[in-house]
Amino acid sequence: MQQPPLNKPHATGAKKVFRSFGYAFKGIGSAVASQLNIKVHLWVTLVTIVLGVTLGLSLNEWLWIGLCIALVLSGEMMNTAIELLTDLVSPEYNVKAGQVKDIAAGAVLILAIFAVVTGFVIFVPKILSLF
Ligand SMILES: Nc1ncnc2c1ncn2[C@@H]1O[C@H](COP(=O)(O)OP(=O)(O)OP(=O)(O)O)[C@@H](O)[C@H]1O
Repeated sequence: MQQPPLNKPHATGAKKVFRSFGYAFKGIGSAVASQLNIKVHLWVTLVTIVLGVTLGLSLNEWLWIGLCIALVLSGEMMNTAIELLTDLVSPEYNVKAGQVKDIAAGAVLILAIFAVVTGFVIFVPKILSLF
């Protein structure tokens, strides 16, 4: 089957930039639609934002929380992209394919631990001060 060209020859400047944004949003949509992990992260993000508004976080605290949300979501999407590419390149069992996936998953785990620790440092004292 004939595939559409990735780069139309006459697209220039702003048009090209808008098209690239379109592809990026399409990528976010397809990651959210296909990955349970990302849906879970989005629910955790929503709960965190509601909790942050309820507890009245400071600007600095919002910046830390925002950083954690961005790191974990984009890390999870990178991991998904690496998983898909690995499955494409090596659909059969291969020790290196497994290693690639494990390393990518490990990178997300590091980001998730950072986010959980940051969340604890910010939210736990505020919650305890309510009692
Ligand atoms: N092609 C492969 N060759 C060797 N080991 C693999 C391969 N694919 C996956 N693995 C091993 O299995 C683990 C889980 O793989 P993968 O993340 O693809 O499965 P999953 O957890 O079912 O994925 P999904 O996120 O789609 O549910 C990997 O981290 C890796 O250790």
